Formats: sequence, structure tokens, C-alpha cells
Amino acid sequence: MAKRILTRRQSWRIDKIQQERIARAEKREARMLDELQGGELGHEQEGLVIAHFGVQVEIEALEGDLQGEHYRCYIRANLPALVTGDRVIWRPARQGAGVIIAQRPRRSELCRPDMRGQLKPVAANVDQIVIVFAPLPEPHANLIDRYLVAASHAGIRPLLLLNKADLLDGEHGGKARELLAVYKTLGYAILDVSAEQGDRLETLQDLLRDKTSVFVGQSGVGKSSLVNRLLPDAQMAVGALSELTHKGTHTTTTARLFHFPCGGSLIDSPGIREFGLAHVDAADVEAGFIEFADFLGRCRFRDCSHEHEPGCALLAAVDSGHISSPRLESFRMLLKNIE
Ligand SMILES: Nc1nc2c(ncn2[C@@H]2O[C@H](COP(=O)(O)OP(=O)(O)OP(=O)(O)O)[C@@H](O)[C@H]2O)c(=O)[nH]1
Ligand SMILES: [Zn+2]
Repeated sequence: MAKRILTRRQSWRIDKIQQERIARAEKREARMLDELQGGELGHEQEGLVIAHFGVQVEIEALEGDLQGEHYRCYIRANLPALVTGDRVIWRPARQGAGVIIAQRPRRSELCRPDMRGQLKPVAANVDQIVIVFAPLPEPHANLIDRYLVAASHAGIRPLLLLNKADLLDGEHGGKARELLAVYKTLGYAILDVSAEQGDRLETLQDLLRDKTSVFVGQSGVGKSSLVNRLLPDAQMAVGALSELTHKGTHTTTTARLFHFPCGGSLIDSPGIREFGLAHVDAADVEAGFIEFADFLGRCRFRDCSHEHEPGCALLAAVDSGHISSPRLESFRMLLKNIE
């Protein structure tokens, strides 16, 4: 893409347009704040972003008399973009409205490419990525490995969750049983449950407590079934969401934070469920394959493809049983996709 060189006159005009735009935004903000406060704003306090709607966010008050209540807040023009899960400082105004004053630093970010292919945060402060798979549809190790790489890249702990455990002993259970064993050996947190039969859901609830989680995984593995089990009033929450966005036009795209009755929170949206297919580079892939650490960089050839080369440290590790061959296959596939 050729960079356009601007004449002095053009760049002066652009500056002027930008200044006018900023001035307009400031005026709008001042008017809004005037309207809101009618002279009075409550004191500054901690809040949690529950959902985002254009220029407004829905926040939950985290302290004081208002704790647990939801407010519609305006975002000051000088603030960075906020996303679901952000911690903020805000001030209440009248009638369930308020103003965001500041954004707290984020512990973590989940990002997805936007329509222009640029990586944008969609959720903040997620502690755990629950990677759901099941005996049916038959799991692809490669997809699970992609999610693991993405989790490692985001610095967020993964939990591997095998749903439909009731099908494990049936004719379709073979592949899932094999994967269960592979990831257990690698030391990942892993649990098998059945959303339908309710098996081991209390153990899952324990693993969700005190954390903010997202659920990801292939279509049909039972994410909705699990969420419905864990969040009996999710339907109600979705109704409230439509009301907030007036005509409910944004209901399917914006992420929303829910509290599990048994403790812990969930951030969910169709977009978030597809997380993990975002951009990562070769170093991210290498870092995501934890059992490869001792062998990477030890191949005889620097540009080793780990397919057939003599002196390949990864192939040797497969031979000696330190790396499983499906993991190596999946590693090669991910690297190939990046190229
Ligand atoms: N046998 C069995 N079936 C289940 C279980 N959990 C969910 N299912 C079934 O699996 C199918 C898919 O479940 P969903 O919850 O819609 O899966 P999903 O991951 O949300 O799928 P998408 O919405 O396409 O992403 C449904 O027919 C469920 O009834 C389970 O524990 N055991
Ligand atoms: Zn090699």
C-alpha cells in the first residue's frame, strides 16, 4: 500500500477537521453530563462493565449502597474503548444513569479480528478459557491445540472440558478417551461432565468459582446446554439486554457478563465462542505446545520442517515417547497455517 503524502494545506485541513470533531464531541459530552447530573453526581466508585452498547456501557456497582445494581453509563470522550469485563471508576447520576471516569488496568484481554482484520479486544480480565469438546461431534485434536495456543498467547489458563461423558463408553467414545488421556498426561486441568445427565457439574462449578470464564469449542459440543445448566436465568438476562439496546439489534454481537449462582462469572457472546482462531505467530505456537519446550531449537537444521529431516529433535522425541505423534502433527499443521 503506497503511503499518501499530504501537502501542507491538506494536512492543515485534516487537523482543522479533527479539531472541530473533538470540539463537537466535547460539547456533546458537556451537554450530556449537564443533563445527567442536574448539578449533582454521586461519589467515585468501582464498577464492572457488564455489556457495551456504542457510546454507553452497562455497569454493575461493586461497592457501597449501590453494590450489585446496574447502571447505564456514558463514557467520557478521552477514555480508551471499554469492553465487557473491564473494571472502571464511575459516578452515579440520576435514574440509573452514570458517568465512567476511568478505566482500571486489565489483567488480560481476549482479542478478535474486526471487519477490517484488525485485532480488537472483545473481553477483559478473563481468568479461564473453558475449551469444550465431546465424543460427538468427533473432536479434532488440532482445534483443541489451536485453542490451547490462543489461551497461552493471551496468558489465560485453559480448562479442558469434555462434555457428553455419557457417550464416552459408547461406539463414538474412542477418540475422546484418547484425547482425555493425552491432555491429562500433559498436565492440563481437565474434567469430563454431562450437561444432559448432570454428571460432575458440581465439580465444574467449583472450577468456575472466583473466576471469570469463557466457553469456547466446536459447534454441537454442548456449550449452550452447559450454560443453560449453570445459568438458569440466562434467558431473563438476554431479555434485559434487548431492552437496553432498544430494539435488540445488537443482542447477538455484544459480549455480556453473567454471574453463576454458585459463584464465578461468565462472559459470553457468539463471537467469543469462536475465539482462538485469531492471529498468532510461530513463536506463540511453539510456546503453546508446553511439552515441546525441551526439544525446540535442537534440530540439526535451523529450517527443519520436523517431517523427515535427520537429526530432528521433535521426531526423536516422538520416538522416545516424550511427544505424541498427533501433537506433532497438529503442531506442523498450525505452523503451516501461519505461513
Ligand atoms: N448425550 C448428550 N448430549 C448432549 C449433552 N449436552 C448437550 N447434548 C446435545 O448436544 C447437542 C448440541 O448441544 P448445544 O448445547 O446446542 O451445543 P453448542 O456447543 O451450544 O452448539 P452451537 O450452538 O452450534 O455452538 C444438543 O442436541 C444437545 O441436546 C450431554 O451431556 N450428553
Ligand atoms: Zn525438526
